[in-house]
Amino acid sequence: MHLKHFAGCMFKHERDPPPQPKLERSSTKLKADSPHFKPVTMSSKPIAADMIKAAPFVPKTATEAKKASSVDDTRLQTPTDMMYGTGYTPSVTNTPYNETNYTDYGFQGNQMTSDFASMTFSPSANERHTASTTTTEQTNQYDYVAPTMDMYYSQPTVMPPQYHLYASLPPHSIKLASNQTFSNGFFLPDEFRVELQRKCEATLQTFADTSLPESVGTYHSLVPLDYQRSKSRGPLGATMLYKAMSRSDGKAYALRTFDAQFLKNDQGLKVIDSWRRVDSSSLISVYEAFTTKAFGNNAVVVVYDYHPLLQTLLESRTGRVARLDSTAQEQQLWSFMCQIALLLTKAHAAGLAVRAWDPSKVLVTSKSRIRFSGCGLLDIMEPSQTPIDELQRDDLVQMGRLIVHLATNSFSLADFSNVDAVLSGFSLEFRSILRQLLGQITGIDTVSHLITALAPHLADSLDASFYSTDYITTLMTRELENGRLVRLLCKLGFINERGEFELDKQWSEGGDRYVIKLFRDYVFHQVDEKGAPVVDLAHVLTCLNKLDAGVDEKIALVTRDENNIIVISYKELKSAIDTAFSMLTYSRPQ
Ligand SMILES: Nc1ncnc2c1ncn2[C@@H]1O[C@H](COP(=O)(O)OP(=O)(O)OP(=O)(O)O)[C@@H](O)[C@H]1O
Repeated sequence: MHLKHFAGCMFKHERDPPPQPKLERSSTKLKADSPHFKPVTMSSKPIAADMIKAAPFVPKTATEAKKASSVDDTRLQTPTDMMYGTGYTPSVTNTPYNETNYTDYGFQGNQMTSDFASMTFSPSANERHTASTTTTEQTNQYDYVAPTMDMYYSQPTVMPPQYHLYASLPPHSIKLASNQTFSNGFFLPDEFRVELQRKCEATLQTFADTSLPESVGTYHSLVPLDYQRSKSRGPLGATMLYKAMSRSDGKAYALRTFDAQFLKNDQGLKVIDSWRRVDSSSLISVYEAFTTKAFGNNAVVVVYDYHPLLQTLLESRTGRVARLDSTAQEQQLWSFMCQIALLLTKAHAAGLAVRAWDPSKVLVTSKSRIRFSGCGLLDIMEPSQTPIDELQRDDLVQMGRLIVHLATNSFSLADFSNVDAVLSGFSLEFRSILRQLLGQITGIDTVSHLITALAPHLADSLDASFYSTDYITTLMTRELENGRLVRLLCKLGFINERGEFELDKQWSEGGDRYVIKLFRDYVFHQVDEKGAPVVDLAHVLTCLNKLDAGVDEKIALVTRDENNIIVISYKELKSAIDTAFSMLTYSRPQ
């Protein structure tokens, strides 16, 4: 019989909590004559059902009564929806835990608790629901679940993971009350999460190719990123690109290799030291360059940051791409120009020139974000005798050409003398800047001239970047709470059910740690009036948040033999858990 777990859930939603007794640490057992002692009546019927009758929900206001009387058929959904946030959990939620104060955590009690409350739809886990169900036959939604189904983890029998499991499902048009929310509102948006997961997966990808060296310097687990293994000489010579993991820091890097015969002199690799010091958000960072015989021949390796799943500018502009209208395209190109200007500012100030302007060496790392990936390569392979200020002026011309190519969506244009005619759909200002970059009219000779000319657009870019940061910060805040709860769960996992403490007095009835055990039952091991396990994510989140906040609210924990009830506040529980955990971390076997 499941009675032993019932009691925890029976008292948890009492609308008027009993007067708050001070927990006697020396004796956690309450005596039978204590005002807080509530004997559990053994009954042949499920106890929770008794409790529902004994303590029906009495609406206090007309709104509450109206809410309570509306039977919400959306509650009949599988718990899988609830766990993974794909479904909605609107239900009658008219008793927010407004006595709770979460101020320390940046959210106010009512708002937070009503959000959590809206996730609650377990009929037995929350007596508030019973008002609507006492008049109708209660339906146990968990009847819909195969008993062997693991709601928390799908069975990953195939790789890659099945991302469709995370997609939000229709219907999307459910109208929620202001105090309700979808459970997926607590987590990252699906597309964003899938994108990050795909990137993580690509970063960890391995490749079983025995022809590749096991390690190259401190890098191992090579995966070719360039699938044209037998390539003709590209714009920067015949180079090969690999993803590899570093033995020194465990991170992924991109290794570009080429035959050492292209290394013009021994000093060639030194230029990478200068590029390493260029710190620009528009640059794929360069780390080091070395020679190796790991590939059989004598090869040069230049190490860059690895950015998973990105496209080159060339790839992003060829094939079936959605064409932007000229206004949107111009806006995007202004943003590209600003990003390039930022790189040129840093590179030119360091006495370097970019030189690598081929669109296959410009990477699109996210929407409208570009980074240059070939910096330093030409300096090694084709060191130039041309004075640096000329090379830097040439950077501006190359920049103008790249933008014209992008604006015309063609990389074959060779004659730039008639930019005005070719770009007739673009603004006068845009065409004028391009002509200045190309040297057809005076105005932009150095990067500082460029920055001045771009000033209004740099301000737009800065604004857009602030908005984007705000958005990302908001998304992070959602996951922040989840990380906090995972740490709390880990703590509880470390503490509970430790074999070595089985005979320890502190863990037995009357011991300090006993309440932790009971709390675990209260949070996770409740059963409903039919004896079915209650798998209510909202209840778990609510309890854990209150525990983490250490609020003064009291709950009644019932011993497994159902002979005793311990009334204890979350604050006291938190302190008991902290003490138990610190005992674990400091106790070492003699
Ligand atoms: N730093 C990087 N991190 C992750 N992927 C990259 C990185 N640099 C390039 N790539 C990807 O690797 C692929 C090959 O790049 P690569 O520069 O070798 O192109 P390519 O056109 O073959 O050039 P080349 O002919 O000069 O070798 C591209 O699809 C690009 O998206």
